[in-house]
Amino acid sequence: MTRTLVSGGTLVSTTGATPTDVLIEGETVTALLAPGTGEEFSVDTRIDATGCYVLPGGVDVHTHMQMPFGGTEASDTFATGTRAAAFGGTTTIVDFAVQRTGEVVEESLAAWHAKAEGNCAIDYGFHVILGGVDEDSLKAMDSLVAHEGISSFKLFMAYPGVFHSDDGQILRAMQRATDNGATIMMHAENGTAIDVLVQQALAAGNTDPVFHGLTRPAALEGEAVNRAIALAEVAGDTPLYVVHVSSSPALDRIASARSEGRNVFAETCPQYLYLTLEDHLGAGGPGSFEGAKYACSTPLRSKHEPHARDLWKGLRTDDLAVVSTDHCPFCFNDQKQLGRGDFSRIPNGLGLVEHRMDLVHQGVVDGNLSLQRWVETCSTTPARMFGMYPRKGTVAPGSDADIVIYDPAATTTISAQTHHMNLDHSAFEGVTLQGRVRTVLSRGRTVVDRGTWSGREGHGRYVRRGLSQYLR
Ligand SMILES: NC(=O)NCCC(=O)O
Ligand SMILES: [Zn+2]
Ligand SMILES: [Zn+2]
Repeated sequence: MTRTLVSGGTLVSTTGATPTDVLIEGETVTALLAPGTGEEFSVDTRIDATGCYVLPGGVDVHTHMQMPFGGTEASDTFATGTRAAAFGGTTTIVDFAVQRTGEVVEESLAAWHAKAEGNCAIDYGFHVILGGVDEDSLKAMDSLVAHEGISSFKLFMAYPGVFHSDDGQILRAMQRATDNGATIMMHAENGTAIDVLVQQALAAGNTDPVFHGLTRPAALEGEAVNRAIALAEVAGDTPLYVVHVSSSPALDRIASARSEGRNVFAETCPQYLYLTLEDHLGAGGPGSFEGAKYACSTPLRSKHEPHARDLWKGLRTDDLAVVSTDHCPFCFNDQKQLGRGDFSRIPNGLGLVEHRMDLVHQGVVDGNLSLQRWVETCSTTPARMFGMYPRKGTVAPGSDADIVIYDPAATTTISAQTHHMNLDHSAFEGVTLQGRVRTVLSRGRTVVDRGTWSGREGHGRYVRRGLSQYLR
């Protein structure tokens, strides 16, 4: 079994930052050692982490590799997307297997396994999107939890006619989850009301990308979050995890439920912390299509309201427990063009799987978040929330040796010319961030070192997940 020693670095965890050497045997961390004491061990490889942070590999629990959506398919495959993730310091993703109405859940899951197996550069798990809640899919939930390592199911209050579930369906799925222990992930936007606003905007000739955001007001995110929380309460305090929270009204309702001790959890994504409706979705002004690059749902919010400030605060207080990316990339030169002349046809999604660790680290540099919270929101809590801890989300004896060596003194400049995602543009083009991923280990194997790839397609293994380890 090969032995690797990571020495000279500062181990960052949820509890602090301490100079520590890390001993790895094979795929597993076997010891944390006082600085310098690791030199006594005979090892095959020594990695000098002097001046760097050593942290558990990032865990991104919201990605959509090659997902069919909006008349096309997300442009990253499991091969390209997981490689890009690794370049950015993420060593585990949890993607979504999609059951569409009428499909057999187990068959949908098998189809997603077939897409991923043998192609991933890092470890991966699946949630299941339930596009059709009926007797069969409800039964399938039980067997997926018990036998397939799937412990979370995503439902949509948005996208009528595509993924939308009505309140009765949501309640039934939540009741089932209360019984089998699963977490319900919720895309919380009032889709039927949004559809009315969309039709009205188009009828008035308002077709630019900015209307994607203007027809999805924050109040309709807040309303849907409120309804989801009420339904989860009625269903018996089902663990509820609200995805891609983008606005203050949504966060307020989450915070209020949490203050009552409810099993309500939430994530936000980097785009909502940095990008805005006016400057990005509205880029180029009237008549411009540039903003299509930034069309995602929930949408970017107005810079004239304190959404981003509130989201950072939510991350500090744990009302937002996780930062994920909702990585769902579509190329501008062809895929996003589907919505030219009709914003409602722009494929929804941004490609960010490569930049989450750096973008949240910038929040540490800017004083918005502590170093420990960076690791907690990007690695430890997502691993716990979705039943992968302590195998993932920590550097400790017995855990998988998924490790990032991060240089806080270096910088990263984001560009489509240099990123590794299969995407012809970047939402953060030209932005320079403080901090840089130097070396990434996935289960003990160095996959990235100083920008050079040494990983392998198929190295990534399926992670069978347990129930949430983050309940209140
Ligand atoms: N979020 C988004 O715009 N695209 C991906 C699908 C989803 O998460 O709703
Ligand atoms: Zn969603
Ligand atoms: Zn998503």
